[in-house]
Amino acid sequence: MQPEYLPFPALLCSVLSISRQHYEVTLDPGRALLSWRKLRPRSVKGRTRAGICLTRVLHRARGLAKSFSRQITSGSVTVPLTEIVSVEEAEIDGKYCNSMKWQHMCKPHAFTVRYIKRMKKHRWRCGEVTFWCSEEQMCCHWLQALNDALNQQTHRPKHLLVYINPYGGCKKGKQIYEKKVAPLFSAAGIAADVVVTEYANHARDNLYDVNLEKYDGIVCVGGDGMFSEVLHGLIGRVQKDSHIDHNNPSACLSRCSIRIGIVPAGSTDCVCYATVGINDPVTSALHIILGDCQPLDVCSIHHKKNFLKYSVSLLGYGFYGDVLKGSENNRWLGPARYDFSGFKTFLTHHWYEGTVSFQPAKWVIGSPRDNKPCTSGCHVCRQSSKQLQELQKEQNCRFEHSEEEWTTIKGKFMAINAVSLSCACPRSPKGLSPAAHLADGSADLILVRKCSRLNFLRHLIRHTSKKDQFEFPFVEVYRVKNFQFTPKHFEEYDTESTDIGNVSKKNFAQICTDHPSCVCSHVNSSWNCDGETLDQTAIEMRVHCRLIHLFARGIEDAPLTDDSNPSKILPME
Ligand SMILES: CCCCCCCCCCCCC/C=C/[C@@H](O)[C@H](COP(=O)(O)O)NC(C)=O
Ligand SMILES: Nc1ncnc2c1ncn2[C@@H]1O[C@H](COP(=O)(O)OP(=O)(O)O)[C@@H](O)[C@H]1O
Ligand SMILES: [Ca+2]
Repeated sequence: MQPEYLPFPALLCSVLSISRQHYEVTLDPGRALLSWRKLRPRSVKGRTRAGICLTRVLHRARGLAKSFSRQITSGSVTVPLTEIVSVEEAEIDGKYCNSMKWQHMCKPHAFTVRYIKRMKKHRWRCGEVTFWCSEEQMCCHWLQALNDALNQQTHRPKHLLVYINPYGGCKKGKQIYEKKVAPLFSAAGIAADVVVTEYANHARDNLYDVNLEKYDGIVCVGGDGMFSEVLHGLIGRVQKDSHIDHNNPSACLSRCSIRIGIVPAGSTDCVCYATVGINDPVTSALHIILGDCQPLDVCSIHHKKNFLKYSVSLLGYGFYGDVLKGSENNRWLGPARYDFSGFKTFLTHHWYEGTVSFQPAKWVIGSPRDNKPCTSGCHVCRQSSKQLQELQKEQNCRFEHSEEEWTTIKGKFMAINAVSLSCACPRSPKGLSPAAHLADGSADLILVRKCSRLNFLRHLIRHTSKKDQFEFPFVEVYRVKNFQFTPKHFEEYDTESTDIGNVSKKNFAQICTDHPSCVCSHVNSSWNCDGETLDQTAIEMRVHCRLIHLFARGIEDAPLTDDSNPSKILPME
């Protein structure tokens, strides 16, 4: 008997077996759903042909639903076609055949569907179900129909370029990729060209030479530093190809259409955590396979007319700059180097003087303290970026630098942090700015003024709790499109020279000789830019709305998890 195809939207419906139980299995391309519902054994008994243990019933959808409506028991599962990971002919394993008494069949016909199962805390796992058909033709029909449905999802990657940092985090990048990610890619029919990096900036440099047209995406296995490397390679390459000078702080940068996937294997993994909701390699691999797409704001950092770096996570001066500096000699501690250095930095309790100037992001519809975090398909991001686009059209992509719009704050700061996403990570599950948005074209500028050690601790502790970390008189937060920072000694000794860095170093040395009591290392801090120290302290930063795209979808709203919802658990699992 042939499965019956209805005219568009064609619906395929059969009774197939899962672990010797009969199921009504429906593929509804119109609604893009695959579902299976358990049938009572006695109801299908009469239809079972001796020796085959299978019944094939083909009905029009309505008719079938009607005739089986009383036979349907619990254990119904519906999977959107967009969440099917792979479909393949099942491999029949000997043990299974024996135990299931299939041995008398010459060739059982079965296919396996892998699909997304949502677990707690945004973790995804791969569910697997094998459907047994009575004959080859039916199996082929199902395989064909499911593969056709998957092939229609043209946003899924087919060919990826993978960079692995073997030394990131706990040095398990290679192992994580080989054991957890590669098998999923290969099941999903994704071809991957793998480069295990041999030195820092290997991936970045390689991206300038590689033929990007061959690939549907780039994957980096490592931490925020490794992601930053890939980001620099890709953005740099695209600007080079489009003849855009990245040294011009006002340049309108070309967007990168090729997506980047992050398989977390680093120390902080905050870009992954803040865009996926968890730092879990399997979850990331599944988002890549499904071809998710999340636009992301990127900040460019300049010192006068010199490009320094891009940043997507934390650009931090003072506390986080010092934490990074202090951690550099303790790399051998792995991820714990930040905790150790954080503790030491907290005890030293330094503050730094300087001037911060910024322009607010007028187009955004959110604010840093509105308690509305960025979620999957975020309305705030969509609306804000639309308004920015309209504004830019009016201004022909020029940035307003009109003096009256700048707010200037001079002071003594414990920390100056600029984040264009929440910076949520395992150490701080809500992040440095819990309501920052991934793709609204703005960054949150957090100023922590000089305060007592106890107060600073109170502020820090709030990063780990649900309480508002900005609710202190010494903390200010602004949603900005750009900012500039000049440390105090720079202001005093700055000249009109173009080579500011050299002049300042010379002058700085002068100050220290003149004032032997001065502890130079405490006069200025340094900038932590996504885990790398910047050479300059006087910088300007600007946000580029949606400059890159990730294989992610943002953080899903209170997900209905498969492990918290028993009705969705497969009976055979
Ligand atoms: C006393 C209690 C203190 C708890 C404070 C917890 C706050 C932790 C917030 C960390 C936010 C980190 C933002 C991410 C920065 C990464 O770009 C950078 C580099 O990460 P990587 O080493 O490449 O994974 N990591 C750090 C720690 O600077
Ligand atoms: N093969 C390599 N040898 C040394 N350093 C590397 C190598 N590959 C990448 N790196 C650098 O290591 C740094 C840290 O990597 P990352 O993966 O972010 O780990 P972590 O999160 O532990 O800092 C990055 O700045 C990256 O440029
Ligand atoms: Ca943002």
